[in-house]
Amino acid sequence: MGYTLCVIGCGTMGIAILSGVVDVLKSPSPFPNGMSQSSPSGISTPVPTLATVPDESLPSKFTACVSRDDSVRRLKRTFEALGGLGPAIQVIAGHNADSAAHADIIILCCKPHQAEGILTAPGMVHALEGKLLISILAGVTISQMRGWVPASTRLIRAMPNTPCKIREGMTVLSSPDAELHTPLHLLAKDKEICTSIFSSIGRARFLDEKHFDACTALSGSGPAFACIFLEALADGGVMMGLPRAEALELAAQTLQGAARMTLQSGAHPAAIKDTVTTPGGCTIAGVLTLEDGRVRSTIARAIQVATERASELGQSGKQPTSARKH
Ligand SMILES: NC(=O)C1=CN([C@@H]2O[C@H](COP(=O)(O)OP(=O)(O)OC[C@H]3O[C@@H](n4cnc5c(N)ncnc54)[C@H](OP(=O)(O)O)[C@@H]3O)[C@@H](O)[C@H]2O)C=CC1
Ligand SMILES: O=C(O)[C@@H]1CCC=N1
Repeated sequence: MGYTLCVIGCGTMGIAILSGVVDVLKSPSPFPNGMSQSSPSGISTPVPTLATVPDESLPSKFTACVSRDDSVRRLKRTFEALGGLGPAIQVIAGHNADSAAHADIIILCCKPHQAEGILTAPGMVHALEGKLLISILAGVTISQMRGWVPASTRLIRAMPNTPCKIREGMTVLSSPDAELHTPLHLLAKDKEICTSIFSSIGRARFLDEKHFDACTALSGSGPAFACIFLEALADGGVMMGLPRAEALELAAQTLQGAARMTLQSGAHPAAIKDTVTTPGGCTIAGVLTLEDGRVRSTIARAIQVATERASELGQSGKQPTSARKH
């Protein structure tokens, strides 16, 4: 049968999530890129393959809400190009409450500072009564949202990342046990639905909400950090005479391979590094240069600083200048 999913604030992340889910519905192979995805040992809970995700646990109708007509035109083109159910996604500007009222589940994907205004707009209380609302907003806590939605609205927080678009996402989910407003049987059902949606477009796991800012920095922001490393690897290759396109291919496939080895074998990254570093060879020469540049602490500190910043998002008085104008 399926149900209707409404994305409020369908920008980069809304598109990534919808594109991933539409792709799953179009070609339900658990390995969309022809790559194996065997369960890791000790690193993460096994990812349910689609064989374990019943069809009815995924939405079959979609609404994408934005604020500008320009965005409607752009999104329609984007979704048409997806094929499958993509062209059937309804794209609407300026009608959040109506769209939410006609949906079964709502995913809030607007900017953190817009959440209160959008959730408390006229008509929203009625639209959200008894519904599951999933928020992917950085920094906005479940307890903050609890103050903006009706008591009957069930809340789950999610922190996905952009690779959801190609079904290689990492999503952390949280639903505090202390959510007094949600009866236990509904909470279990909501968790199942969230797991189905987000594990169909990558990996998904529940973690306590106290870890959310760190998850936001590590896996939410992580694709940007990884791409800086990827670009730097390619630049090094270009410096040594490789053509740019080939250098990028080598860098991307090498990062993907190393990451997959870590996930699939459960081996410590240092052990994988050690198998590459031939005594007296070129790898250890490069490794020592990275260590001289304090690359490890620089990367780890980036996660620390991004975590601290994530905790400020959606908190009044801590907005970026552009957000304060609205
Ligand atoms: N980008 C990322 O990698 C990640 C982002 N997040 C979180 O996801 C959220 C969205 O980020 P991102 O997708 O990058 O942001 P975008 O700016 O790409 O998307 C925001 C969307 O909200 C829409 N919007 C603005 N105002 C309204 C309104 N009043 N009603 C309905 N829609 C509206 C915009 O439409 P229009 O252009 O028409 O105004 C736009 O499509 C943020 O809270 C962020 O913290 C979480 C994980 C990763
Ligand atoms: O940079 C940000 O604030 C958002 C949250 C995680 C990724 N992008």
